[in-house]
Amino acid sequence: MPGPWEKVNPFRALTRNNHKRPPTVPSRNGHSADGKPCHISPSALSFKNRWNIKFSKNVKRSAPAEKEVQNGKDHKIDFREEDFDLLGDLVMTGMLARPGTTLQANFPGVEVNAKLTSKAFIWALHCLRLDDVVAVSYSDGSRRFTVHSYAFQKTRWVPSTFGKARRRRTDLHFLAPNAEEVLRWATAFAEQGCFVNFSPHPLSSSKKKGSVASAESSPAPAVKCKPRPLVLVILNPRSGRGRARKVFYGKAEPVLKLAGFKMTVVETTHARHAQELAATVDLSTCPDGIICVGGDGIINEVLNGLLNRENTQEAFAVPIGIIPAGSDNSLIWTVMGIKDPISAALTIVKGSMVATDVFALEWTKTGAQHMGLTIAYYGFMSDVLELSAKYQRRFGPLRYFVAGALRLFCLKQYEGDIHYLPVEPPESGLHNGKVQVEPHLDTPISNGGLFSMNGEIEVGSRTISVGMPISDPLYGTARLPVDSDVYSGTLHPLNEPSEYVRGLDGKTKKQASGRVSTGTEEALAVHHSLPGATSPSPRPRTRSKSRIDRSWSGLSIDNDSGRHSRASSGLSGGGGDDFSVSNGIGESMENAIGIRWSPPEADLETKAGIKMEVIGDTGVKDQALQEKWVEKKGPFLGIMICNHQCKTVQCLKSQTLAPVAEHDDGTLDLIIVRAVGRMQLLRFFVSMQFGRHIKLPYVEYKKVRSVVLKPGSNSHQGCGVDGELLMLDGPISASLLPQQCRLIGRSVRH
Ligand SMILES: Nc1ncnc2c1ncn2[C@@H]1O[C@H](COP(=O)(O)OP(=O)(O)OP(=O)(O)O)[C@@H](O)[C@H]1O
Repeated sequence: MPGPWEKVNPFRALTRNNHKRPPTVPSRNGHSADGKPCHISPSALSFKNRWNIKFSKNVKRSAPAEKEVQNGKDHKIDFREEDFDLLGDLVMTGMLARPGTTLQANFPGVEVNAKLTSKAFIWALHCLRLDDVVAVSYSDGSRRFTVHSYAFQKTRWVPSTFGKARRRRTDLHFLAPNAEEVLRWATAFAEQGCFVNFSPHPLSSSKKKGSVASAESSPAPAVKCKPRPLVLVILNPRSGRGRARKVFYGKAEPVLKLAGFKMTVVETTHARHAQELAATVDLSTCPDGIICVGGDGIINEVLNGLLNRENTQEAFAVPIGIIPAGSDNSLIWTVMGIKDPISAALTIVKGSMVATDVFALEWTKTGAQHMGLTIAYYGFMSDVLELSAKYQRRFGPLRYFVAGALRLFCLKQYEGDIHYLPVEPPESGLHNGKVQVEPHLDTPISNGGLFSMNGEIEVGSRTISVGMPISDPLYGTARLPVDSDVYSGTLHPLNEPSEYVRGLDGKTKKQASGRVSTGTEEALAVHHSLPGATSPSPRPRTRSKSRIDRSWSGLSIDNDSGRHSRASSGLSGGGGDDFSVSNGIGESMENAIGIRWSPPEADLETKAGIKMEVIGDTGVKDQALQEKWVEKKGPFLGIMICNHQCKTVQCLKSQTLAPVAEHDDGTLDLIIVRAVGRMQLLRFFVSMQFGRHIKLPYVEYKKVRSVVLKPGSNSHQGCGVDGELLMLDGPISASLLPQQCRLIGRSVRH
């Protein structure tokens, strides 16, 4: 998706007549050089240390700029917003020339001033975001180096109104004054996380051809960059009408190779092959992750394979990369806003992580579990999924529409009961954000090393900043009352709303209350135990609510540090410095402010007065908990349990199935469609394109902790999980796992 940089600095260097076209640098009157209004604030161009941007004489100027030049003045843009940090910090400057094309190979080009910042590479009036730079190549002893990038570009011959910007590879060659300068540039790029390809000098290798050239004799690269990531690629050749191979080998693989990835590619030969692979592969051969090429189904198989391993802790630490090549690719589209394979490969290359909730379906009769990342559904949609399998080859991504139309034609109703544990509005404000400590807490906060500082702690009116701010307006302020025995691990959430939450406007408050629950409720959450895990997770699942993407790069790691962080964080599922909502009060607090929490699990349960045992209808014996469960009786048309917004690539951009869901908010979103006629069902799907379906009178939308579904004996027994059809045999329950899994990449929306 083109970011602001494309608007400010369209990739002029790539056009042959770039000298004729001025960049869209905003003038003082807020218009670009060609007179069109600028889409970006002029201040966006400023560095922290304030730059003056001057137009050279042969550049076409906007009217006021031209006047000033006629008066003998240079047109200066002086931006004084010191805080604006679009270009990041200056890393290196120097003079570089752009060598001529192959026709004028000997023409050295004109030297221009070039700058590398923490966010962009700028030369003359051109700018390239570092997010688009994959690697830099240089040869030993040569003055030349090449920047390999995949920036968005429009097709030149298509009018801009129609053409869509696509990522295309561009190799930009530069000549530095000498070889040492090339080394400096390469080192600077490596420090900014770009991979550096080094090749020995061509002449030195040709000289050695005749002689006995040993590997040791070839010069070692002088630039140290991140190590080559080792990954396993699982490719489903059947995905998306069989286009996965073309997508991977044609688009994603070149990007990954350029970034130095060492890949073992395995193509699946049958359904569930990916699951078998993920369950049996030696994880030390792919420490940097498993990349799935296909649709949501293949990711689901890999996830289930990993989580069925003996050592689930180790399995959770393996990040999953996604190259979208399936029919739908709802997970990567919703969570990261990416739908093209090159952007997906780029985000994998950059190596950030997104922590995502994982839900588990458990078959009450057998105790079998199946994990999912996107959606579980029963009713009309699972019936459509079953039928659509017949049309995969013939219709590809359209098979769901064909099967949907057929099922609509002979519409059925689905009998059954559903029980769910709703998420209630927060009372205590014991949520992510600042932690308030009453003024007379005079024990030094850091004393005893009980706080590993990750946020802000408020002591009365004073706010002590303790490292990374984790406050979130939607989640308000957590309160740590004085009588809370932090040190022994006992917390009593206050029942009044926090200052932070009270200060919010009504709409935000509403949103906040819809998304989170009280600390007490956290303790009520029902958890599935993982196969292989002896007790509920020793570490809480982390909670990040896009704040991973939005506010700090706590999970951003390069491949080097990624390995390290995995080793150290173990099961934390993507950053132990995050927030937990599902493992009980103590654990929530632990993650919110990094308190080292050590009471035994049983202690927490007693404090909350909860002892959970799996029995009966709702699966829970405790009386207090039983009372909170809500029961709905069928018939229904559909029941959908969503882990995120569930956007669909095939539909409109505004389409969302669960509009207020977040992939990491520690809750599930339940949608129940009551038994209605064809027209109402059609209305549901049409309204869904605009996210308005939840307002329909026959639709119920709830944020829930757990769901138990009992299908009617004569009803359809299929259930869909992330596009996989599973058979029900009696009741099933759904709830979130205590840990989150990690997806490689980051949201492009932030
Ligand atoms: N070689 C294979 N032959 C037949 N089926 C396969 C093979 N490999 C994987 N499968 C099955 O294909 C199913 C669909 O895969 P996938 O989800 O990747 O593609 P898709 O259905 O086109 O995409 P989406 O799920 O996004 O709609 C998976 O459930 C998997 O079990």
